[in-house]
Amino acid sequence: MPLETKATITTFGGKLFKLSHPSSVTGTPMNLNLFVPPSALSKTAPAPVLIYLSGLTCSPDNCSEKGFFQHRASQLGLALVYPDTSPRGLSIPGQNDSWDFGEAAGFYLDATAEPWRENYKMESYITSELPSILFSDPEFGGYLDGTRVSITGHSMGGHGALTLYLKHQGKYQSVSAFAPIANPTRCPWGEKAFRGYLAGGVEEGKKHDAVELLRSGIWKGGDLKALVDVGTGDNFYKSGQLLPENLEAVVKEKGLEGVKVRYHEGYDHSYYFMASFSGEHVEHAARHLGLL
Ligand SMILES: N[C@@H](CCC(=O)N[C@@H](CS)C(=O)NCC(=O)O)C(=O)O
Repeated sequence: MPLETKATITTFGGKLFKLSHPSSVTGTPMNLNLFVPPSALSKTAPAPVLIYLSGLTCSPDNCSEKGFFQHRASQLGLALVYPDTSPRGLSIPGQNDSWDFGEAAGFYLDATAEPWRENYKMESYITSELPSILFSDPEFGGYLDGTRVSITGHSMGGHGALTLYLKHQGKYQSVSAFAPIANPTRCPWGEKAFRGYLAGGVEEGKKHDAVELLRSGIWKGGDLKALVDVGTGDNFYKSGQLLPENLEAVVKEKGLEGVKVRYHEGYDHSYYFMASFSGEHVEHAARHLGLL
């Protein structure tokens, strides 16, 4: 079934499409936003793609409206895909009880515990179903070069970007993250998610934890093409939800190359922080996608 267009918005010379489709992976309708840069609108030069994974509480709209990725993406000829953060509208008990678990908090993994395992399959959705629907869509596929894709994300989405990049080697040409939950088996957000979504709890969560994945030696791909930004004024960083130092430590311990972690004095967790550096994350992806 083709993607349904809910809105078309002209922005930075390109078009932002608000799209929806039924998902057989989550069993629900799923929304996403797609930004097509001006260079690809005629469909003669399909654009490489940067997938942006949002954080807790977000829909595809938060970053589209205030992440400021479109500015630099428009100039460089990069398409942007903003997926949703979980299935919505189910009637699973507990799905709307807290803002950091359930709806809008899918953690980019395939749940193995009841009652989540049937629908909460965001890893399969992001890495498999969504690209297959988008890149073969009769209307939208022609804008996009599905062979050149990078991934980025914020907070829970930074965790998603890093872990999907590590687990699905070769699928994404580079990765970047803003304030990622870098070591979720060791922080309250991650522990709560893994206890809820995974039959094996926090121990099973190691399979979905960037630091633990790197520690396990999963990465065989040479230089990690990774950029990570963190604000030192971020309350979630200060309260131990993000743990980027653990990422730096495992990179060093394993002798891995190609991970740049930057700390920015005074910036917080919000989109004011993200918007300040989103141009550089677009450039990071563009470089690895052959646009720079
Ligand atoms: N609701 C939480 C904050 C959650 C939060 O900061 N979410 C981030 C991602 S982890 C976000 O992007 N929120 C939406 C926004 O700022 O537009 C609180 O009250 O502390």
